[in-house]
Amino acid sequence: MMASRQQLSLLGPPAGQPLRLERPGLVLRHWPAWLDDADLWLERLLIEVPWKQEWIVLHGRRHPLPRLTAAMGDPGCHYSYSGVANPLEPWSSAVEELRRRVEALLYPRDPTQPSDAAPGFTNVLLNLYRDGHDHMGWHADAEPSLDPTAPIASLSLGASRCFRLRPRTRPAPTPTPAPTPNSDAGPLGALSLELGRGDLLVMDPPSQRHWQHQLPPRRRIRDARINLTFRRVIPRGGSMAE
Ligand SMILES: O=C(O)CCC(=O)C(=O)O
Ligand SMILES: [Fe+2]
Repeated sequence: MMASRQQLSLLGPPAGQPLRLERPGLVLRHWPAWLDDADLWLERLLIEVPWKQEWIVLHGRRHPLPRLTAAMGDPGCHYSYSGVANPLEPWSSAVEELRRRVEALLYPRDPTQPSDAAPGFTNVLLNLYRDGHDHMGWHADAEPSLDPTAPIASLSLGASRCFRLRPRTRPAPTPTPAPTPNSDAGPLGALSLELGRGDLLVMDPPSQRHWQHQLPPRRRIRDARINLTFRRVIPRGGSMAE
């Protein structure tokens, strides 16, 4: 007897393939526990990354961001958001190695092409959520400096946290789609994913144009979490080579 659609989705994707989650305007690929030795990478990044407390100005008052941050990137590939200008650091050795691994998955190289022919990531924003009080509010990663045709790859280490998404505009009323095994559909088409240690989540275009995301506080969580979002920033004063 043939398995039903529901049974098939509970079996999960074939080994090495991501879970796919699609809604109108949203395309996500999720590789649970993708990175081996995620706890060792967490320890390494806690030490190696120059974590900073940045500030944001809201209604004329300065507030500390509810997390520590750092940014690394290629020369000229600076990324700023909401008036927060994270100083651009050169790639550290651990973060460079993680970039290489994520690019090898998402942009497998054609051995017949020169090694610099494939596009890749030029910037990473790193967030350190010291415990469940640290969080990030609703936003989309849609700054003009980002290449809108590139995916954003988000790698999670440390404590498992809830990641929420919601449409940027109210969707037309449609029947609520059935939840997939790793997500819960909420009101107005909002979705929640649990991002655990070593998980890789890729947000493909045009997701940032139509959806926002957030990392809500989870006050009972005592452990730290690090998230790295690899992005393709267009170098200042130039356009990306294909
Ligand atoms: O911590 C996360 O999972 C989300 C990070 C994020 O959305 C960002 O850095 O823009
Ligand atoms: Fe984001």
